[in-house]
Amino acid sequence: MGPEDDEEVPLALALEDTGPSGKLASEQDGEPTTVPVTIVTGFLGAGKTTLVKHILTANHGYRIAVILNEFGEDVGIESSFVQSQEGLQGTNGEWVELTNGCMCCAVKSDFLQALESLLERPGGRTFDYILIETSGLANPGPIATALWTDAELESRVNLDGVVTVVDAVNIDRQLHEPRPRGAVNEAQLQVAYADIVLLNKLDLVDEEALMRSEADIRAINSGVNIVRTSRAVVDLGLILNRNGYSHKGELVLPPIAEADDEAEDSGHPRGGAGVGGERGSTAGETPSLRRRSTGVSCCSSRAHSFHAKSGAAAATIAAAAAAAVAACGGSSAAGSRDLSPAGSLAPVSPLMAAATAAAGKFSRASGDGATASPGLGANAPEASPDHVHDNSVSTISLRCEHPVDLSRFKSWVDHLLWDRESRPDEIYRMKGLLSVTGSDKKHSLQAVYELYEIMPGPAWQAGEARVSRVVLIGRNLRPAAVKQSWAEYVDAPKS
Ligand SMILES: Nc1nc2c(ncn2[C@@H]2O[C@H](COP(=O)(O)OP(=O)(O)OP(=O)(O)O)[C@@H](O)[C@H]2O)c(=O)[nH]1
Repeated sequence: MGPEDDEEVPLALALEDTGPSGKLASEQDGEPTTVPVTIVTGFLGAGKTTLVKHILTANHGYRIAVILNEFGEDVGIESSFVQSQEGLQGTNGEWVELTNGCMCCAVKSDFLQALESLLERPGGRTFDYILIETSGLANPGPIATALWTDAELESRVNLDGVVTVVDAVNIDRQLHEPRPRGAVNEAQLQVAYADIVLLNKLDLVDEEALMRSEADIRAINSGVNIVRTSRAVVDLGLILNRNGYSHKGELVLPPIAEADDEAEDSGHPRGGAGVGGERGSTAGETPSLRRRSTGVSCCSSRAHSFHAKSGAAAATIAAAAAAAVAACGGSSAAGSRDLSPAGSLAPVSPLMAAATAAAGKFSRASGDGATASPGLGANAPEASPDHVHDNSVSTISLRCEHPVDLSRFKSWVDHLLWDRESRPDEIYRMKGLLSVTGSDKKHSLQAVYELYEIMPGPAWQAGEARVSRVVLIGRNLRPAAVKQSWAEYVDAPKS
């Protein structure tokens, strides 16, 4: 960001050349240059930031801008740490951070504005590729759709692909977790919308678990390319500049299209990947037969609406995505593994939005009776009942103004994550930036479910406020109890 213009959206790294082929796809076609956008999504802690770091430090030649949407109040904790890490200085610059929680619920107001400012940067573009890292609780559908259909944007950007990072350790519980009535299961949607899935954390699971995860993923998105990764290290040729949503490309619609209207009628999608055994149509049918011309809104009425170009296809594809989600979530009693085998849906790429709405219908049909409310969507004042997050998911932010004792801090984390007994809360994710007694280095806390690590990082800069900050994200969190334990273990007055 130039100091002269506070309104400018900051950029990420500045590299010298064009992409691996020397040209971006649109340039190769002799068209006006549009900027490819890759959406990096995945559930909390799956490894999205790890992937972004891998991309930013790789030798690909792109000049990349990153739009980052962290969940809730954890904004800034990770990015401030990441950006000062070794290997990233001087390359990643500043990232565009969206600060109002859920990107998918604020498509128009924040995300598109950030993108527009980025594109309208005075002095011209200093990047030729955009990465969007969604929050771990985002539905990527509205974001993908906005990029595909927004009249303002479409001539300047092209959705290149949706990369979903999956946590091989935790994907089972994430996909099968029962949700309150009406609430979407973000992990399912993230898999449903993927063009490529990185099955990450290979180092932490055995072959059998990996194969189970792959079957679960394929039960949702049968045609998706799954690449196994550790630390999200992947051949970037598989995920960048794929031109997967080219306007000129033939849109391949999934055969599930026939289920669309029935799904609407019955209030929930049918013909999922084998659960219940009914399919709306058979492979090989001409999917375009069932195209409709309805516009579909996403989570907010303020969000874009579909334009004629792709709305019909989107609605059809959405039904397939929702049906695919139903294939997994339809048997969503915790621990259930009643998933159908691969191959029950045709490749669902390019996926479009509106799965959200259809999946919402599915969720209402299969939910456990709790009342839905905007929940995380509270950041989206106009959230539609067709797209609500699970409002039992929340964040707790904690802060300590003096350096923390590392061993007491670890005891606190042990207590929170491991002394579970019959506690009703479930902690999905913890992130922290710590000032530790006796150390000049920033320490980071990363926890994903029960696993955690605390790592020393770069030194605190002169004049930097050495405040420790920790954010918890989880379900049924008990703020009073957590704050009390924080006070006892970490922020206790010095004796
Ligand atoms: N063992 C292991 N740890 C990993 C791997 N990939 C990422 N991690 C760790 O998992 C934790 C979460 O990784 P992130 O990249 O921050 O995950 P994220 O998806 O960006 O998390 P959110 O932004 O909170 O949703 C960090 O501690 C990473 O170092 C992996 O392949 N193996």
